[in-house]
Amino acid sequence: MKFPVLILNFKAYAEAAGRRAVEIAKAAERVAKELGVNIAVAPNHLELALVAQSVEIPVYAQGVDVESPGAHTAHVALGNLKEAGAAGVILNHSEAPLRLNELARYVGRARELGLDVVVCAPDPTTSLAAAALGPHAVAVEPPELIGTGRAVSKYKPETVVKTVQLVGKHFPDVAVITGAGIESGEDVEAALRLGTRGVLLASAAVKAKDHYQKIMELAKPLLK
Ligand SMILES: O=C[C@H](O)COP(=O)(O)O
Repeated sequence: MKFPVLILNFKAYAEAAGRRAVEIAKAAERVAKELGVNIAVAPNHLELALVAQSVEIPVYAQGVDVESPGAHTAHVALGNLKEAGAAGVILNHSEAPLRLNELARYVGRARELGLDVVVCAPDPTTSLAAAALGPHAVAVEPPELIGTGRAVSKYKPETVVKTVQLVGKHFPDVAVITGAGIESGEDVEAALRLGTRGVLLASAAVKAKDHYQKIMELAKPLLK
């Protein structure tokens, strides 16, 4: 997994459904190529394979429900992600939380499969516990700021700094990224200044009128 990174999570937003997921991913790819920065996209499961066939930047799954492929109707199996073209997986997002024993197993299996692994956590101590499981990155995201436009890097900088310190001290190989409410290039810049190695964001990019312009603004701070 490469850093610094901007990860764009499409969630289940209507603005990123169907062909629109491909359009946003292509805008992200254009920015990544023009600036030479790392941008990954996380479309909904419904569009993951289509997006993965359409762009060369890394495509991540937003999560999984079960570990092994098999008789799991309406579930997404971790073991099938590579077949669908995923390069990575986001686990334990606050909107798709996992039990600790499941999370531990999924992190291990995803790494065996060669996937990039990002584990989300709501606060510094949970981030430390998540880092102990051995992902490539932990994403600290205070749930109350998600989707609010109130950036974690401005409204809860102490959460970010504490996470960077704790994880950096005990698990220096695990990168800390952050997200929640990040809306502007300035917010991304602030997150990087706090010591993170990237940002996980959704609504600002997905709901933008001009995806290319917005993603360009959000990605430019990665150059500094
Ligand atoms: O996965 C993304 C995070 O939940 C942040 O979402 P947001 O950028 O809409 O606040």
